[in-house]
Amino acid sequence: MTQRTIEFFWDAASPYTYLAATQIEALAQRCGCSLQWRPFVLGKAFEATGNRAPAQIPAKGKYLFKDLRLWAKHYGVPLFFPRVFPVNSLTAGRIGCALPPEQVGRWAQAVMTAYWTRDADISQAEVLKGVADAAGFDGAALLAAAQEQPAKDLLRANTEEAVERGVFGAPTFFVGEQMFWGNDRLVLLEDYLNGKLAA
Ligand SMILES: N[C@@H](CCC(=O)N[C@@H](CS)C(=O)NCC(=O)O)C(=O)O
Repeated sequence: MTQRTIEFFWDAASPYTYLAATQIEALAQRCGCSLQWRPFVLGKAFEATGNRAPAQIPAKGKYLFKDLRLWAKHYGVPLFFPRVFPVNSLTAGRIGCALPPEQVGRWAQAVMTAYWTRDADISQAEVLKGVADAAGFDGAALLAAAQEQPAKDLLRANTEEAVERGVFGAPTFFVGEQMFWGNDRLVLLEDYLNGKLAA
């Protein structure tokens, strides 16, 4: 039987994506799936679908802070709400697009951990360079590659593909054409992969 793949559309600016990123590797391993980390631009998906960030709705925004803290406690992972929020995560995404597929997850984890636990302003090139260097990449080379057309084109293509497939928010996962939106849907994703949701 061919191994199934979880496609993980991520944008480092999304706190629920950070939470999901702390869990997804273990989930994929438990289910015997491969994992494909696919950077995309959440803001563009919002624009394309007429959706908007939940924090823009005051009551939802207030609840969201509490919800995120509860999830972090539930998972036993750190979460620090960054001073710069929302943040421009375009270069972080382009770096993800400049890397070979098998290294994208390491970058995604590094950049989200820096932003969501250490208050690193990931809109800044020198901050990204430091995060990349600390994660064992060549930060200067990655920043240069992120400015090249192939990385820009891939991020745009990923975003367009995501929107075409129905993505309106983050984190979003696909197993084939089956889509799951939200960190809180990881349980459904796992049940689905374990064949528990068959009609
Ligand atoms: N309940 C979801 C919330 C996820 C969420 O609010 N994600 C934001 C980005 S951080 C989003 O895509 N919002 C779109 C929406 O609320 O429609 C979860 O647990 O992950």
